[in-house]
Amino acid sequence: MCINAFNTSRFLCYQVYLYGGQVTSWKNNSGEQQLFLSKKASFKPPKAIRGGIQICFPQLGNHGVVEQHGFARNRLWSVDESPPLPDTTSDCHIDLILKQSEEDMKTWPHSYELRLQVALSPRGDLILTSRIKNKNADGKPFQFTFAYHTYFSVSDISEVRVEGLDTLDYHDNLQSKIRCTEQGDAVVFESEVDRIYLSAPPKIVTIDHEKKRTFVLRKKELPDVGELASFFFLNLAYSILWKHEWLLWHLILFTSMVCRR
Ligand SMILES: O=P(O)(O)OC[C@H]1O[C@@H](O)[C@H](O)[C@@H](O)[C@@H]1O
Repeated sequence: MCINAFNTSRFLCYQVYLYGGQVTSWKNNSGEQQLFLSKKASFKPPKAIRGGIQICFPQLGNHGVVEQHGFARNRLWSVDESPPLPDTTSDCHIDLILKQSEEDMKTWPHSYELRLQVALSPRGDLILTSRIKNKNADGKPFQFTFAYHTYFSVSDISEVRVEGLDTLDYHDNLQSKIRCTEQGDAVVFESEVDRIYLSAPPKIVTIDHEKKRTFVLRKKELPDVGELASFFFLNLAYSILWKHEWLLWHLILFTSMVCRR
């Protein structure tokens, strides 16, 4: 099942699947699609939907005991009827929730409530806010990683540059995760790229020269950024969560037609 959100002009502005709690479509105010979704995407288990914005939880990649990028992207989320998230100024928002299942407890034995709010600002920004609460009855803390695994729709990858990551250290997944330092003033894609940049700034800009389009990504409480050729990008949080504690983090995506070279 998916939920379609329309803006006041009745344009479809975004679409969210309960499967994976995944945004699969986001259009700007001119009705242009901003996210990549594979034509071969499957919308049911066991595969995650290839495209849009995947939610990686409780683990990113294969650094842990559960499957690659965690199980949240392969689970059916529910509509959150009583969201405790702060009021948004958007009148176009959807609140979802994921809780532990008996099956998942076998590999990751923790009780939690993971909430996701997807909202659209009046000017068309897509705003994702997540909040997690430790509900372990025995009071044990748990450790997790989280990522918004975003697939942006771009033209030819050789026409794309990413700004905001210069001078940062990164782990190169194509070279056994060795630590390197970014030397260029922007990241460009001449061959395969698969990296995690550490302590990235809150604003990162992706410029698509061919489509004459700029994506601006703003993040809060998400320290690192992943960079991949071809269309994805992700934002990571790593944390240990203590009993009754909760964490909140945001991702704001803004797109414009201004193109700088
Ligand atoms: O095929 P998956 O599990 O969705 O992962 C896609 C990509 O996810 C990225 O986070 C990894 O760094 C890549 O190595 C991987 O190819």
